Amino acid sequence: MVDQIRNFINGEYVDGVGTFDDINPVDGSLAAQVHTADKGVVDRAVKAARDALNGPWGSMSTPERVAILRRIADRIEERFDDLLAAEIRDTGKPVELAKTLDVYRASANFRSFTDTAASAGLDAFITEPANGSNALMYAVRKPLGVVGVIVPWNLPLLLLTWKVAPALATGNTVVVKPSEETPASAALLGEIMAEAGLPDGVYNVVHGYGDTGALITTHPDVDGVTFTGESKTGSAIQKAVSDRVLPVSFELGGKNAALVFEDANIEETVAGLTHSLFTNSGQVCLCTERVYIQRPVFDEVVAGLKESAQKLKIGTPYEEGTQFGPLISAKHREKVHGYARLAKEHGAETIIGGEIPDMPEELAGGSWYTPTLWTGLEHTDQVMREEVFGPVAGLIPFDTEEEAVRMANDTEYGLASAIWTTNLERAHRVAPKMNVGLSWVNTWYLRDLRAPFGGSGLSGIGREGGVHSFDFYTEPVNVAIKLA
Ligand SMILES: NC(=O)C1=CN([C@@H]2O[C@H](COP(=O)(O)OP(=O)(O)OC[C@H]3O[C@@H](n4cnc5c(N)ncnc54)[C@H](O)[C@@H]3O)[C@@H](O)[C@H]2O)C=CC1
Ligand SMILES: O=C(O)/C=C/C=C(\O)C(=O)O
Repeated sequence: MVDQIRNFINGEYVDGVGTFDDINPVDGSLAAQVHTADKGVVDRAVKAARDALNGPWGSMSTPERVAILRRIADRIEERFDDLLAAEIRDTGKPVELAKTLDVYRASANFRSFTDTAASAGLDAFITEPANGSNALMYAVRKPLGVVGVIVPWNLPLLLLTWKVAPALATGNTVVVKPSEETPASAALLGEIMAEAGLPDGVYNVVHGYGDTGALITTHPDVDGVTFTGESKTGSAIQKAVSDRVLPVSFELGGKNAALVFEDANIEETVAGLTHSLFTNSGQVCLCTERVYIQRPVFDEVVAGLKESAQKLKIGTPYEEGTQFGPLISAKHREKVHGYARLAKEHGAETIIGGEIPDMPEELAGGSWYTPTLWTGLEHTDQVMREEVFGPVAGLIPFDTEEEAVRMANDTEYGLASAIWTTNLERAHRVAPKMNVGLSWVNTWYLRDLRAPFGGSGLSGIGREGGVHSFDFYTEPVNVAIKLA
């Protein structure tokens, strides 16, 4: 009997209209059948969210809400292994990665935003106009309302909780649509929310493809949309909400650059780059896909990267020492491989990879791909400009700091960059020049959940993290009281 993954509405699992297949990317086997939400199901989810907002959840005090959210974090930790299994079956990622990144972050997200909500103050002013009167002004934050949460497949539980935790911490209710590729952890979270005592209707999940997502973004009773995924989808969502002028928060794609200066510690740089190029098989919006290397150390860095990429252990999630899993789907592998074909046509030299690896027969149906590095591409080449979202990167030499900064910033995206140098002055000079939301120096993906996270241009709208998330999930009401 194949597992059934149902929609979660008003505290209950609910059938959809027909099902679609959830495929395990490790071997192409059927992981589960997923119940599709049509308009009727989405309407029920939005109504449940609205009723919960108008009901007990909406009238709860912050300490009461905080207590429930802390129990959710506890319960996520108690059900860690179940969430881990769900996440791995949907994504095929290595167990160590899923443990230390995905599932770890689910409870960490709840803890961090709960702490922020518990300690948040108010913006307040004593206003003293020239006529000698004075007034007290303070801004209270009201929840946005029913929030549509639409998330992708690369870090399913991490990205979902990164949005749901601050939404709930600020008193909203949510209708979540996980990716059609990775519905399991979002569905299981419904059970966990109920076990933690979250009132029915606060957390709702509907399953389906983009058309189900569009039913949320065009729903007349949704008050805002938060989305992580491809830039083109962000653009479609922006159009969908434009008539109602809904607030949106978007974390979109990237074509992230790394700059390696001749004074970098090469061993540490190669290790750091290996991490930034190949984590989650390159399927993180923050992953590096363009590496600019100062000419005197170009050959050494390329050789170092080739060696470390060769050493990455490709394997199944639970196999001892696996560092590199499959891509999410055969369709996505076709997209990534298409860029490898294009790179070759455009004259690239393939340093390593660019191919579908030979895997044992039982894994031949999986979406495996090799870590891939190219040299010889022009900085302006299509492959160096478009987000591939796979374990691939182009390596390009540069001569001067100005040239490196210019090339790194010559992109429509603006998400993340990493500078590798031992020159502190240079680090301070170059880091703020990067046109990105996240500018790392001698590291990559170093996170503090209170810090602003997000990008500009095609990489997104707004910042999330700590109180920055609260700016999206709340509407301030400025109260002005004349005192004298
Ligand atoms: N963070 C990022 O930068 C990500 C980028 N990608 C890139 O996007 C490509 C496509 O992957 P997808 O999973 O299809 O990403 P996507 O952006 O199409 O999908 C993300 C989520 O949005 C939903 N969605 C799609 N169209 C929608 C619409 N019109 N209205 C509302 N919701 C909609 C999807 O069902 C999914 O839940 C990948 O090949 C990859 O290159 C994928 C995932 C994350
Ligand atoms: O919040 C994080 O740590 C990671 C975010 C990653 C994405 O937004 C992405 O890969 O899409």
